[in-house]
Amino acid sequence: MSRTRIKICGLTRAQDVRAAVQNGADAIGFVFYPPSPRAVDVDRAAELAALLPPFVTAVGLFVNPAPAEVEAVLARVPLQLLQFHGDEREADCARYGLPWIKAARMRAGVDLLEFALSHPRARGILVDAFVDGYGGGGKTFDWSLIPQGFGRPLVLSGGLDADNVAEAVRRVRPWAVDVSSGVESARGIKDAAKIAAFIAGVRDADG
Ligand SMILES: O=C(O)c1ccccc1NCC(=O)[C@H](O)[C@H](O)COP(=O)(O)O
Repeated sequence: MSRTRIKICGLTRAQDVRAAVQNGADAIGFVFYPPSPRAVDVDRAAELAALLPPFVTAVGLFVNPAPAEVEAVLARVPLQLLQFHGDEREADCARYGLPWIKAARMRAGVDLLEFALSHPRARGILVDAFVDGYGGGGKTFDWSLIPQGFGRPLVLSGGLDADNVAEAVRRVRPWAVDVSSGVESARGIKDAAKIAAFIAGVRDADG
């Protein structure tokens, strides 16, 4: 059984990037959505992305960005993956020639699954609890609502933490898990011990 990949999202500080990398994170998410307390500007993202060693993926998160906004980020930040949380359409995303993950929408508590368009270049679908805001809500949802045979790598997200991630991995067997709130001491401030415990929980479930 291949190991579950791990994305730590919403990093804003160098020490948090180092903690995530040293504990074995496979991807680091940078939020380019100014209303988020986890948002970084291009300069800070460039500094943080420069800390990433080979084989750790830099992911850029956007919500209905203007094309020029994404292009300005890509000109300075070596992102390998784009993650969109708005209602972007294929044409909006195809322009960048980068694989991207389209965040799917799942309203916790209501069995409404709006799986986003499966663009041929989409490298996966991030299924996330969409309770309030655009993500980073720290809310779980009923994992049994996720359809079987999704046909595309699934990134499980939404309210994960060190206490529930092993169960989530064992039940869903996603390609990857994605966490933000669950490894924080405050929004945008990651906690190295929580990162370590979260990653240990994933490894425990992987066996
Ligand atoms: O995290 C944010 O603040 C955010 C803002 C705007 C768009 C997306 C955002 N996060 C999306 C993520 O990929 C989060 O990691 C995901 O929603 C899980 O968040 P959490 O439930 O806090 O672990």
